[in-house]
Amino acid sequence: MAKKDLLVSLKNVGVERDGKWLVRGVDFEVRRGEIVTLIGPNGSGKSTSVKCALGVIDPTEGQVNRATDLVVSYVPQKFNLDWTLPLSVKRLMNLTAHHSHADIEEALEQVGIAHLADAEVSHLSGGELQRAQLARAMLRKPDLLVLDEPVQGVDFQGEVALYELIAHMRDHHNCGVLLISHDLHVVMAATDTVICMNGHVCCRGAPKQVAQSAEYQQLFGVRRSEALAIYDHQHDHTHLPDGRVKHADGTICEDCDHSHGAHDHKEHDHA
Ligand SMILES: Nc1ncnc2c1ncn2[C@@H]1O[C@H](COP(=O)(O)OP(=O)(O)OP(=O)(O)O)[C@@H](O)[C@H]1O
Repeated sequence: MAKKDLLVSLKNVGVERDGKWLVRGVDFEVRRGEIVTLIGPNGSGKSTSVKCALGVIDPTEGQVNRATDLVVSYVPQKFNLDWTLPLSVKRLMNLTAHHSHADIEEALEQVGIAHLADAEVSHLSGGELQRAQLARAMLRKPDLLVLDEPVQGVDFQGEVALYELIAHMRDHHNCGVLLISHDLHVVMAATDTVICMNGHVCCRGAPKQVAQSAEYQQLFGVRRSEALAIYDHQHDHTHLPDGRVKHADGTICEDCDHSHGAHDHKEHDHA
């Protein structure tokens, strides 16, 4: 796999635990310069798929390929920190690796919190903390940046700004980005591919430019609406009440995949 091109790919990946498939039939890839977003409800297998992509867990079936010497920065969903310990933003940057003062300054500058270098991490707002984590992730100069729910604890405006920032990081560092979000409605316009999960890959596609609806533009402003995209959530199949699946071409099968009869959908529903 050429490092400059394909960073990671999953082919028909499945993870089984205690006789139950947590995810199955997961296929996606992330290339340098590309932003791929996994969306889906809680428990739909987004984190499990990302763990496979990163090699944290081995898939029970299927294949995962990573570029040689791939440098990954992972920003987790939860930031476990002892909030009683004094820790400045600057020190947070050097918590697990040593970076020069100049590099730290530049990283904080890039995420717009250079003025908070000496601030206590426990005093940061949700958005500022996300930016600090992003700065810390970028200091590793990753080929692949992985962000789990990057907008948690951030208000809508902050969310838009954070997505814009992630796209900027992608452009500036020419890395690939893998995002996890449970939000089905708001994904950034810069996302190249949205993978919608529900125990398997339901559907995928490029997010459309935000709906040109007057209400939306009124609510978020034209600039905001330009920065956002609504993923047009069209499934290519419908789950019938009796458990069978009707495909877009009208054929009715026992499962979602025309060509893949072994897929078991009893573990989840598509409501
Ligand atoms: N090691 C494990 N053993 C058994 N079940 C697990 C294990 N890890 C995850 N699961 C289950 O697998 C399912 C998928 O979990 P996963 O964390 O991948 O979902 P997710 O889409 O990332 O969810 P969320 O949006 O809530 O973070 C869940 O039902 C979870 O309880």
